[in-house]
Amino acid sequence: MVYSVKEIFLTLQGEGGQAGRVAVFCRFTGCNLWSGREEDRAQATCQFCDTDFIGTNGTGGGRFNTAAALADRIAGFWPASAPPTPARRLVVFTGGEPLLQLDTALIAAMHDRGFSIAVESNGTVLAPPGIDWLCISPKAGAPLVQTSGTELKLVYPQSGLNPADVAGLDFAQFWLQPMDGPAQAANTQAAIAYCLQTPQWALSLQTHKLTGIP
Ligand SMILES: C[S@@+](CC[C@H](N)C(=O)[O-])C[C@H]1O[C@@H](n2cnc3c(N)ncnc32)[C@H](O)[C@@H]1O
Ligand SMILES: Nc1nc2[nH]cc(C(=O)O)c2c(=O)[nH]1
Ligand code: SF4
Ligand SMILES: [Mg+2]
Repeated sequence: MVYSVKEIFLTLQGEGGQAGRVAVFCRFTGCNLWSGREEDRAQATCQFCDTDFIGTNGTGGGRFNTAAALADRIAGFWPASAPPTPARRLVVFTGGEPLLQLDTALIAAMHDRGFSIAVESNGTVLAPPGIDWLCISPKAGAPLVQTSGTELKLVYPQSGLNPADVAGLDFAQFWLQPMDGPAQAANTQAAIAYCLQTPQWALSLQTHKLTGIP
């Protein structure tokens, strides 16, 4: 398996139930719901994406021929000064769509290096076994195949996909994340109003954008 990676960076998880945790982010190239090209956005299944996932030209990006090579590169981003801790190190695989590339060999290689594995996925691809924290963010108009996980994080609002449509799925946490874009402020108020009426749902803010970190 050749892994195609846009970028790798150390930051704080900004979203969902692990917000605030230090993590190495590995952003894979490519997605099955949008080409990533602005001229294709209006025709894409997923039209609100906030991310550049084209190519391998970001910090730490590249093509990796083996799981061990990619795992070594990811592990190299963990702060060297950190003593061995009881809490495991954390990697977040995202993209693009990470489940197009993440396989059991890479999962095993990260576990061997002392990492817990979190994944951010659109849920259109079945997850391999061994993921420690699975975040699924369903998209209107896309088939939802992976219907269980740790947290369900719905970008809100989406026409054609309401929170009630996915509220019965097998997740431990349910988050509404206001859609960033021109209507971000109104979307935030709408998400707050929905949570106040439907406390199964909690508000996920993209805290990295608020603080100006990657
Ligand atoms: C860029 S996606 C990559 C992972 C995967 N393809 C997915 O969609 O879950 C990472 C997270 O950002 C969310 N996201 C993307 N664009 C957003 C936007 N404009 N506003 C809020 N969240 C957004 C996604 O729903 C997902 O939870
Ligand atoms: N800090 C930070 N947290 C994040 N959580 C999910 C992200 C993503 O793009 O998948 C993301 C991201 O891009 N940055
Ligand atoms: S599914 Fe995820 S990566 Fe793909 S276009 Fe949508 S938000 Fe972006
Ligand atoms: Mg992001």
